[in-house]
Amino acid sequence: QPHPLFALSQSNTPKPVNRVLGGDFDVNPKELVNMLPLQPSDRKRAKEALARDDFVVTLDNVVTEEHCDRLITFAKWAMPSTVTGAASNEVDSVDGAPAHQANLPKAALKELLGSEGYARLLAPASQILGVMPRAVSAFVRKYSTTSRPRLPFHCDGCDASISVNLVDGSEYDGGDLVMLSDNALLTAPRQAGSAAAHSADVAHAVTDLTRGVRWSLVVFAHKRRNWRRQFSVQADGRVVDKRR
Ligand SMILES: O=C(O)CCC(=O)C(=O)O
Ligand SMILES: [Fe+2]
Repeated sequence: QPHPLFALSQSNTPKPVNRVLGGDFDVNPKELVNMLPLQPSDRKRAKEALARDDFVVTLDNVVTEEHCDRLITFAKWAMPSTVTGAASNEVDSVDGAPAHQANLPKAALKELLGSEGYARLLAPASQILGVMPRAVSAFVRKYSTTSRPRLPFHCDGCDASISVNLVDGSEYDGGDLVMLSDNALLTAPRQAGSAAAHSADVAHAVTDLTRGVRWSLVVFAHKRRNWRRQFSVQADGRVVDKRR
């Protein structure tokens, strides 16, 4: 069984949104964006991003199969606990449930992919941003029925995000990366090594995974080099790192 916080998050999600996260994509995207549990500022971003036709780029063969396997091997080593998803007790800022992710320093990612592979990975983000990102952070994330089965809809706190599917879609059911843009609910390609890059404003989610394991490489790209110093003070006094 996954961590009880996932059931809590699901019970706090509006029914029509749970239907989409359950894999039923027959929904009016304009109605969906209004039902998502988002902060007002993020809903505004998400609505504007829904109308844009230049905020999502999908590509096949961005990462080789060999590199996909090496990224999964790294993450398995870095993520020994199947309960919390990590040696650490890191929780995800989207739903407060265990993150099930292994952070990968930029230098290690570059080393692993080679400079050509790294440039191929970053290219769609540059296309969306119109400039080369000046700061990048990355992690490998695990989805399974017993670890993290879904990631609810959210906007990211960076400028553009890239998600690479590390496992072929035939090996798992559900677990689709869905994105609200181009006036539609778009789904990312499912081939191993394929990628979807999107503006951080695009509301996106990973739908319930019901069989197998999906690993993804997630890259947050920032226009500003000093993005880490962008903290925000919440209404309740908490200081949050605006990674998302
Ligand atoms: O795992 C994915 O493909 C997407 C993850 C994501 O949206 C995030 O971590 O912010
Ligand atoms: Fe995200």
